Amino acid sequence: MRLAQLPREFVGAQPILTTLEAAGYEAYFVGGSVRDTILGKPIHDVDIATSAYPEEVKALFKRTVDTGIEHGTVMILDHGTGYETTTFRTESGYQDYRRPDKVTFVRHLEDDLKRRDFTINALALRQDGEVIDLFDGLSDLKAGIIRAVGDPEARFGEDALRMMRAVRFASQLNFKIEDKTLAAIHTHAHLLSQIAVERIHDEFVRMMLGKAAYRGLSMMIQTTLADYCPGLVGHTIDLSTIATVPALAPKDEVEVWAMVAFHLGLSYPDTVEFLQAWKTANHIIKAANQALHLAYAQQYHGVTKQLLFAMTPDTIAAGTNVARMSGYGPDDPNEWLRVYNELPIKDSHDLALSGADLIKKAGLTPGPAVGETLQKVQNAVIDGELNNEAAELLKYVQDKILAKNDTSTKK
Ligand SMILES: Nc1ccn([C@@H]2O[C@H](COP(=O)(O)OP(=O)(O)OP(=O)(O)O)[C@@H](O)[C@H]2O)c(=O)n1
Repeated sequence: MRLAQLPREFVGAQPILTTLEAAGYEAYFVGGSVRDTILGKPIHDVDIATSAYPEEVKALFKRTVDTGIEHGTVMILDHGTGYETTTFRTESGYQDYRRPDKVTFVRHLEDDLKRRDFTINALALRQDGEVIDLFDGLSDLKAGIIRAVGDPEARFGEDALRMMRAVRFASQLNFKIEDKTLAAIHTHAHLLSQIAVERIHDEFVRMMLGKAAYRGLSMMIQTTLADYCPGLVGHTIDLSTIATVPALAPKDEVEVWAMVAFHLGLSYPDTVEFLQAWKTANHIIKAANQALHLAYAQQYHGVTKQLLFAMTPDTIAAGTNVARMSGYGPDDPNEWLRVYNELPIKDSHDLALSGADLIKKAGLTPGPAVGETLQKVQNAVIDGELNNEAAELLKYVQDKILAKNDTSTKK
């Protein structure tokens, strides 16, 4: 197969391949960007593989950075862009199921491609557009199949994270995992417990953001990967509740985690602990917790203006989506955002009455009563019972709150 046109990102890197080839070496585009180009998807990182050894690469280019020279990777800087260029290599060792102990540089493309995880990731692209397809990756791409290169047992034994990559690609691309590859995941699932949770985190989130997240999750359960996944240990994902979800389509990481916590039925403190165990960033934990709060409120007791006031538009959107994905309203996806936008105040500082006003103008003694009174006023404003105007608020405090307190004290 020959591509009629290369994406712009590859065109920008062509001079590097030309220089390597002119010096007598082979050079190709490899990895995910080749796969994604053939699928017609946008590409992110351009990876180059070459028969030149790292020192030979460095001798050919003026500006290089040793980004991973022990693994054969040198970054070549060209017109302000860095291109990772890696020498063809074989890998061996893998004592910890994740990183090869030994990398050997080789001169043949085939040796480099056959160490790769899946056939769809083992394609190489020549700069003239010709796709080198030594493991039938093109037919698997066309048929929508994730198939290990060579012996699946060996591929997963080398790097256990590849099992999560398989379910992630299956979900992202809406592909099926070929039978032998799936069976090998089942056999090797226990090795996932050896992998650092941070690395699994990224694959899991990307899987959940994929087109076929429900299938990815089912495959994790079916192959027992979920049982050995460090972040999920001790939790049981009930697929029967998720199966009722009309369209499992979280749109970002916050929604992914809020949805997972919702389906696991986690309380707020448990959610924080759960997400910390996954090494999730603190700002994501905070936002996911808010979104979860909203989804639970919808499920159990209804969403109040007070609750919306405590949130941001982003977390309201996320909470709405999580609740809707789980079969709980609102029917109109913009309903809660609209209610939020119509709130008379968005922040405590917007209140037309301050603690100092209460002390100076309403005669309150400094202390907890000031905060409690302000809270009551704020709630009344949020609920639309009072206009946010200083005189009206002060009158309300004097007539309704202080007068009531007086009567209750007198009783
Ligand atoms: N555990 C891994 C990780 C990567 N690779 C190989 O290295 C390439 C680049 O890996 P990476 O950039 O991590 O992933 P991509 O396949 O490029 O996918 P994406 O861009 O979606 O992350 C892969 O295509 C694959 O050939 C592998 O064999 N085994």
